[in-house]
Amino acid sequence: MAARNASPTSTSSTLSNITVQTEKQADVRIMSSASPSISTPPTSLDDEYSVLSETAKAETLVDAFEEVHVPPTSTTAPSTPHPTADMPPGEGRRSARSSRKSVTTYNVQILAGTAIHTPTKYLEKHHKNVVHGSLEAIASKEDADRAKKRGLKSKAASADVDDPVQEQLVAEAAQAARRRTSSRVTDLRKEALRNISGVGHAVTTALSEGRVLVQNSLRRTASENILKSTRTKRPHTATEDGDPSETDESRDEKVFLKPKAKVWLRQGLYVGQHRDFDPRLSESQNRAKKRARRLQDAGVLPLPMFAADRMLNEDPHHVFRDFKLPFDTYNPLPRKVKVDGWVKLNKNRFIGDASALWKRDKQDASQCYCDLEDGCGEACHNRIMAYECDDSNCRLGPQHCGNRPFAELKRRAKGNRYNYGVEVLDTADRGYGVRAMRMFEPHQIIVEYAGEIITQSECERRMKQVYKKDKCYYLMSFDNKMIIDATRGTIARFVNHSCEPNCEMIKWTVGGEPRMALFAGPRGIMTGEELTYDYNFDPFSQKNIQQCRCGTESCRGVLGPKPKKPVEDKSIASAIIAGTKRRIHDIVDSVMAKSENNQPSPKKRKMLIGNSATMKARNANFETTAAHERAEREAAEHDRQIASRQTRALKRSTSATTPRRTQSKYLRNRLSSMKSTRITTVSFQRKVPRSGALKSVKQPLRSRSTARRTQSALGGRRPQSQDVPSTPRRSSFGSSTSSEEDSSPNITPASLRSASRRPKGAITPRGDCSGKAINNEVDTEQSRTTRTHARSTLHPQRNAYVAGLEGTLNSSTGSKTSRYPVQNKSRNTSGR
Ligand SMILES: C[S@@+](CC[C@H](N)C(=O)[O-])C[C@H]1O[C@@H](n2cnc3c(N)ncnc32)[C@H](O)[C@@H]1O
Repeated sequence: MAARNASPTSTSSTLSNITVQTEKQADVRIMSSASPSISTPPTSLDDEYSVLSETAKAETLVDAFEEVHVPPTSTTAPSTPHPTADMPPGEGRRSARSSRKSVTTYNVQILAGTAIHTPTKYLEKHHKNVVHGSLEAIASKEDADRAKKRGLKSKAASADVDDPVQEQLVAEAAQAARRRTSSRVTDLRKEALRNISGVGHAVTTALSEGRVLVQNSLRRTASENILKSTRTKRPHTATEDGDPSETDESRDEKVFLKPKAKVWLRQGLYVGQHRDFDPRLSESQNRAKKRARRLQDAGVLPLPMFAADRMLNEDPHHVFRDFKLPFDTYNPLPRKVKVDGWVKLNKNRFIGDASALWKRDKQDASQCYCDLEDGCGEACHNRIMAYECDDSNCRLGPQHCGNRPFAELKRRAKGNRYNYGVEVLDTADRGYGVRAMRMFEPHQIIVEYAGEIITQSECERRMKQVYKKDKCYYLMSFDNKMIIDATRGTIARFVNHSCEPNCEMIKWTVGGEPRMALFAGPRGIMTGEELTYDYNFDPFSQKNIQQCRCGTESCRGVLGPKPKKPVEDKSIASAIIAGTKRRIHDIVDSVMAKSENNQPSPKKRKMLIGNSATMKARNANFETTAAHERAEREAAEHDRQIASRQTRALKRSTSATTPRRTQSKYLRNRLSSMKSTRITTVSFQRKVPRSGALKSVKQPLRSRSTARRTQSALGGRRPQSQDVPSTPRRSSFGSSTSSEEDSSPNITPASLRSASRRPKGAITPRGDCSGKAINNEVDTEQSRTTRTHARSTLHPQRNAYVAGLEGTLNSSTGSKTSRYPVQNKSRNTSGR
């Protein structure tokens, strides 16, 4: 700006700023006749020209000088282009700015003394481009400066010039040329620099923006822990490297470029939880290494997840042991196994005559005297007697009473599958089974064994006709010499046998009615465990012995009690008879031998022979009869002994397992008056591979005796529809093959009433499918004893087996006391 303001072309300063020549310049001017020397305002054309001319005086001089003299040293300003005639006019001209920079300017007003005030813009500091002082001084000064920079070059150039005037002119010209060049080059350089810096700035901005973006994305993806850990390591990377100019961003960049490495915590909750695996070694080598070190670093207990890993992966000979995950950790998904031919029933249902024949004499009600503190625990009378508490026999409400297992089961059945807690399982070698889907407390009820309650004759009929091709039957002896056929029934029918069972099958009295249910054993049940109970199987014959595949340590090898000695084909009675025959032969032989040894006279001998033969025959006859009688007696005695042994065992177990404090006089009286029978699961194995298939078989008509009995009970009149028990009768069995639940009614009060009206001495059905009794009532004392410990009967033709379960069934002899349940082994063990 200052230069522009000082320009002669400027209207404001045209008159005031006049570029004048120095004396030496005037000389040069004279020589070149370029312009007159003036020290006053211009008065001639030349002066005017010199003032108004765009070309500065010095430049004119330089031009003139260059026209006259060839520049003595081209090295002075070799790079400076000198305007020549060859050059185009535009190029030859210098910009006014350049000229102004090179011309000494005087303020005329100041010189004339008319200047009143000197504006600051004319002060020296504002006139960077205005050269003050003589050209010579300026030139020498600048030359000295440049010489300093250029060194020898400028010195050599100046040394070539001898003439001082010429020297000065040359110096001035060189300086002017240099100034021109330098100013022009400087401009170009500046502009180029400006451009470059602009571009550079843009590039820098873009780069920094990109870098920020990349860093942000990396930060987002990188885990917080890694960032933290790497930052904690920063002192090692940046500050210690001694590069203070390194920014945080660049450090982060470096961090991300590094390969990721797992950082193990050295402090805190998870210390010591790493797997401690050296990837350079094999699994076995790692294990060996760990083994060697185990004793040293046993300081921290591992968390469960790592504990499981250790237990599974470490050397089984050293640390491996079986373990079970808790329920909340291991919760198996339900696996729906579809069972063909299984019709599900949730309640017992009377079939056919069963309802009419069911003895419903009023049972003595059990009463508990528990208080809130007891909560109907182990000492509850009802619990000990296997009676479920309800509002009629327990003072505590359902909230405080702990002896309502069937009510709990009902609640659970309304919940989800896990709440109910059992599912069908397909075992490898035992057909279907049942598995727990939840945990069960010791002695907690699991599932009810319910199905169709049938009479023994009906059972026989079904076995002969309906189930004759089936592999298994799901029959269990129940109360009143009835049988629960769970072919249509609850899932409990699938529970397999085990010699070390985890469950017990126990009969309870619920609301005055007997019900069978599977309870957890004293150990409780873990989720996923297969449920088993001891069938207490009595094969009765070798043919019916079935191999047990329970796989437990104490497995008896067969379903049922282990035979003491190999069971022979012959029955005990036939063995006794055979032995008797042998003895008779021996006797006859010995008699014959004696008579031969005596040797009487031939006549006598004849008589003797005749006598002895008669005697022998008589004796043999006698012996045979006696032997037969003895055999029968022995057989009867044998049976009696077995029966009494079982009775004693039962009583022993009862007295041993019942807590002394709970054996009140009342209980003892009742227990002594009870008679026990055995619950029998009858399951016949056939060659047909899959069990449970039902066939459509018509329900048999009522037997004549039953009809007659009913008629006599009704006073001779024919039974009317209202006299028939309300339990619905089905026209056929197994007609439906669907697995849907049967919703027909259970035992009803009406049916109970009608059954209880049954006359005394009514015929009790006997006989099983093979013509033998299963829990049958017989009239003789001996047979009653035998029945009390009824041995389940086999069905030899069908390769059948009978599972005898020690039960708590009431005796059905008709006496009042006999209706109380007996505490059996299972119940007393369970305490429920
Ligand atoms: C009442 S059923 C139990 C359910 C049967 N597994 C099923 O598939 O329907 C009894 C039959 O199961 C089989 N069983 C049960 N427990 C067994 C065991 N421990 N070993 C071998 N077979 C067994 C026998 O074939 C037996 O006849």
